[in-house]
Amino acid sequence: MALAYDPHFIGSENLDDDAATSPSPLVLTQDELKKIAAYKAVEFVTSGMVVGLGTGSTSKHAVDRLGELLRQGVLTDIVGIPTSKRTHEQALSLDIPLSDIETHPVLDLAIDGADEVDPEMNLVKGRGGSLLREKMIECASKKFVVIVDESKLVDYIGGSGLAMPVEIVPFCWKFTLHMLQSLFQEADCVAKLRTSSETGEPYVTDNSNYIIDLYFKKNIGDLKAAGDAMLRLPGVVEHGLFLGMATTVIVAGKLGVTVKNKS
Ligand SMILES: O=C(CO)[C@H](O)[C@H](O)COP(=O)(O)O
Repeated sequence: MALAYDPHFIGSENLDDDAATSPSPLVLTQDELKKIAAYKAVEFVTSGMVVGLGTGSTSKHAVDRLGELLRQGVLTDIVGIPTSKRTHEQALSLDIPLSDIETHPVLDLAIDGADEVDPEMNLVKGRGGSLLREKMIECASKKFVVIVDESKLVDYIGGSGLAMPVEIVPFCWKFTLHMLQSLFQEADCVAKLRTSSETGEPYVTDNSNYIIDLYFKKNIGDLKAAGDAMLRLPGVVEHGLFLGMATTVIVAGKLGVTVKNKS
């Protein structure tokens, strides 16, 4: 049951252990949790900032909110740097002034979702297909605020059993797929080319590349070594491990919102 909520709520006092017998409006959908995290992140934005605009269903809420605050005049002089064509289109429709990292090589803040977040604030990103532009823009940001609902929290990277995306060049993609799978054979990795669910054709990124999704049955261990090894493979453009990049992680869950800052 999806019920009304206050996106500004932070804390846990709206918990109800007895929700089955109580009319309390406390059961939030995953999308509502995403929205709560996104709204909280936009509170970090102040007028005059250059802001990286993430991609995905959680980031979409943050971009909507930014557009709303600009329209209301609560925020002024914002420049948005979109991390995908999709976000570019959304921001344009909201009249958010846009630029790029050639014009603004240093961003004040970037806000984006993630697919996995481990206890050290390492991330998996790219299930939405935008990992390369996201990494370029978020590396250029003084602060990188990650927004997730609690389903994205994992004990270790790869722990969700879902995909760890790697962007590769289309040329001889099967070669790169086999190299990636071999690299992680000790983690019982299965590598799959991402395809469009509509056409069955390879999914093509904003940079005209393909994506290989890696599925691990075991822990991949040293994340830095894993990332470096992937980047050494010819054909690999970028991987979805975002290590040590997040400065803040905002998690919305049924117990409320937590804001964790890099120590
Ligand atoms: O990395 C991403 C896109 O490339 C997204 O941020 C990530 O997939 C999370 O998406 P969502 O907010 O829809 O769960």
